[in-house]
Amino acid sequence: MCAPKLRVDSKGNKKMTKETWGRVCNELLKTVGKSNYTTWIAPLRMIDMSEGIAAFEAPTKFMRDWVSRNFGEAILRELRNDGHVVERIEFRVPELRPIPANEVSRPAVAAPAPAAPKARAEEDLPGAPLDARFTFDNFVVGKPNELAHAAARRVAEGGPVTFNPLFLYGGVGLGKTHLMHAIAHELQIRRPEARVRYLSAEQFMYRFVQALRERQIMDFKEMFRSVDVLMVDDVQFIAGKDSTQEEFFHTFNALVDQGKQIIISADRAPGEIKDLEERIKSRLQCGLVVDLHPTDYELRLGILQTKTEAYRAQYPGLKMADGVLEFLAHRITTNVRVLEGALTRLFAFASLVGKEITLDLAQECLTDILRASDRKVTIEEIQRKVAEHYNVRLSDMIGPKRVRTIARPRQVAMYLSKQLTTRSLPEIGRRFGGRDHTTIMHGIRKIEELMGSDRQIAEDIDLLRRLLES
Ligand SMILES: Nc1ncnc2c1ncn2[C@@H]1O[C@H](COP(=O)(O)OP(=O)(O)OP(=O)(O)O)[C@@H](O)[C@H]1O
Repeated sequence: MCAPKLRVDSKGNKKMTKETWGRVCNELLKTVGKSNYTTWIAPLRMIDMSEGIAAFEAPTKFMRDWVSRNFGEAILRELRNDGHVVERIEFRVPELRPIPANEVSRPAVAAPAPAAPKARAEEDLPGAPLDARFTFDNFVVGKPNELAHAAARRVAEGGPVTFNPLFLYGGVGLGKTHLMHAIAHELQIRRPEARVRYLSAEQFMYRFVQALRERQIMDFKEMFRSVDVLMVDDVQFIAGKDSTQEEFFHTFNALVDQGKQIIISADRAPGEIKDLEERIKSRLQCGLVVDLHPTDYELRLGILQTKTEAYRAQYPGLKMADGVLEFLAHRITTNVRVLEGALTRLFAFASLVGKEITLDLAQECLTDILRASDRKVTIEEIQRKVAEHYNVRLSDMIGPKRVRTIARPRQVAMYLSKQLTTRSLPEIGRRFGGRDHTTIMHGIRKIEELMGSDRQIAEDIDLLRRLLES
């Protein structure tokens, strides 16, 4: 509300009354437009006008800076037009209420974080704490994640913003959070002055709702619009939550307009997030969208080897027989979190019973994990899921039709049958209507080739694989 307190001007200049300020506000409404007026001018309070200085109070620092930069001239002009002698305008802010630390819930990390390097974000703008273990040094790179890793590295260099946002997506436990924290850690070293804020979409919503409830929405806006790098994890969470989406959209736009870097993660590609507004989907697709593919054997083994090195230091003297890591990498294919959990348990168990880690010990200690990972996908299941996904008849999977709309899904199913089952090519051929193994081979090669050039196919395969393995 534009509520002037002034009644008298010490130099005998024209008095500022409620009416005259009202007139100035009316003029401003015409020149800056309704939306700008409501957002930026109406919350100002005129607190003083003397010695040619008009002083206003803005609810937050962010508003103060914004109004001063964008509307200062207009306000000055309208005050003068109304006959006031004003040399300059000052904008002030009242003391901001500090935000209680308990407003921030901890992110789901596997273990309590040991003292993380302190983010500027945590000092100035309480964000979620970073996990000190999630650094680039601790991130094992393999084919399935090399692109995501390279993109994260690029953003972490802190140079000019080249792609905005960076959108990382992939299935559960494949390293999205790890990469985001790694970016934050790296930025703290390279750009210590940068305000980096990491939080989950759930925390974003929580803070937004709380700000609404406590009528602190301007503080909320200021906090989120004054960062240099904003990272929002698991953005799929805000799908279907209308007002949070709305606020997220405006925050996103405001930051992009200011040339600030945004990094987002989700469990699927932007276009596949159900109940997410179209305008948000399209914004999220504007930058670089990269996926973390399910791990392959080499990556799993690499991760196990790296983590084993760390455990060796923790459990000196504990021996491990050859072949144990290979066995685990082969059998536990679900996700990295499960793989890590298996290794942790194995070391703890072996040290407790004072035995060498052998294959037998691993099988005994990890029975449940191994059984859960043992779920076998059948060719029939694959055919059914693929048919559903592409909206073709199940019978067409094994039938003779050669039109592309049917042949392509069939080849996708062949490819997945080879990837997700232990069946041989002739066996797969038999399940696909008695086709020859060379036809199956051709189908698999075709899909492998397309995955490199056709993003849609690569995304379809990724999604189907996840559906089938879950
Ligand atoms: N390439 C990797 N190298 C080393 N550790 C990894 C790698 N990928 C994942 N991890 C580890 O696996 C665990 C799960 O990773 P993270 O929490 O980043 O997964 P996420 O993709 O964010 O999963 P969610 O979808 O559940 O949020 C973490 O402990 C992380 O350090």
